[in-house]
Amino acid sequence: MKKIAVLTSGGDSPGMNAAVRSVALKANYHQIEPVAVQYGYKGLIDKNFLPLMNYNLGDMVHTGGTKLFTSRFPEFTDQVVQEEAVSNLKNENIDGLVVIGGDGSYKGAQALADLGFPTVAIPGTIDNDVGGTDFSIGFDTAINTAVDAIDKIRDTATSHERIFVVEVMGREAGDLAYWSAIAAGADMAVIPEIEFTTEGILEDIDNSRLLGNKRYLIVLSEGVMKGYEMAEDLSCEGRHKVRVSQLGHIQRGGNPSPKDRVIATRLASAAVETLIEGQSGICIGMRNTRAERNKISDVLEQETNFISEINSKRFDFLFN
Ligand SMILES: Nc1ncnc2c1ncn2[C@@H]1O[C@H](COP(=O)(O)OP(=O)(O)OP(=O)(O)O)[C@@H](O)[C@H]1O
Ligand SMILES: O=P(O)(O)OC[C@H]1O[C@](O)(CO)[C@@H](O)[C@@H]1O
Ligand SMILES: [Mg+2]
Repeated sequence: MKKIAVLTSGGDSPGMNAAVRSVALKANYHQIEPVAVQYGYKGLIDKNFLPLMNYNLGDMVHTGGTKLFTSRFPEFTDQVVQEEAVSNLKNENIDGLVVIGGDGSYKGAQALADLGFPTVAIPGTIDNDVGGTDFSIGFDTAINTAVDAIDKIRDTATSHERIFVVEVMGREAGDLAYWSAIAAGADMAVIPEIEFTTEGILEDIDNSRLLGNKRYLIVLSEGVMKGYEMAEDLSCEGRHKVRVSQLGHIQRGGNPSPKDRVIATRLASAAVETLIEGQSGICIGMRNTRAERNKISDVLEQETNFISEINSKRFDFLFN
């Protein structure tokens, strides 16, 4: 193996740069030339290839966003486009590819592997909705950001004895909402994986008031509904005044937490080793503190850990 390329795809996540740096250093250590592909899968078609050793690798590990840029490139679902990508990779004499991204990016990686191009993926998304890993790169930083914001909202909510709906990201997955609700001591988490009723929340608000708690914090996952829609539903024609805060893209930015930096470094290093061993169609995840290899095709079929944990109802005592 003489040349390995790396790309970041889908939504950026804190720690992607740490992963890219680790690919570069690990490849270089094995006398393999690392290549950067800019703008995700789109860069494979636009031939955005650059020598990765030209990047300032010494100042990368702590930075947010992705220095390789990223894109959402729906055209990549087309096999003709995928074949063009493989042909462009081969013309650059690239022998293997590391993909850093979420569940959508994993599908792109699988497609390249199916076409016979050696491809390995690692999980980079704040959503934590990828199987085969306990945590995706960026999730820890995003929870920290969300909890920091919710703690601040709590101060003003308590001072004014208000009901707040805090809408957090996560697409169809409730991980970010649930983890941040637990960590911030919210009164309610509303996530796609658990059914809820407006009446149930209103009853809980009443019970909470009877217990002397006039402030009520709801952490709502974007996958359920919009924050302002929930506020409308809970207002009971003006009986409750409900404030809304949509945390939005603040959750995707910022310097990665040390945990995300370390996970990113380890997974990317393992991805290069996997390519060197001649394997393809593999994703590397973090399982019980160890880097674990799985087939991407298996992982795309699996439930994530979070869904199994939610189904075990272990946290029912916190939220109803
Ligand atoms: N079925 C598919 N086949 C081939 N490529 C795909 C497929 N689905 C997604 N992709 C590619 O992966 C890219 C990223 O996917 P997506 O936008 O779902 O983000 P993601 O990787 O899941 O990250 P995040 O959810 O954190 O934003 C898509 O824009 C597309 O280029
Ligand atoms: O980049 P966009 O289109 O704003 O995407 C937002 C989506 O991306 C994510 O931030 C994941 O990257 C989701 O949580 C969110 O639904
Ligand atoms: Mg995704």
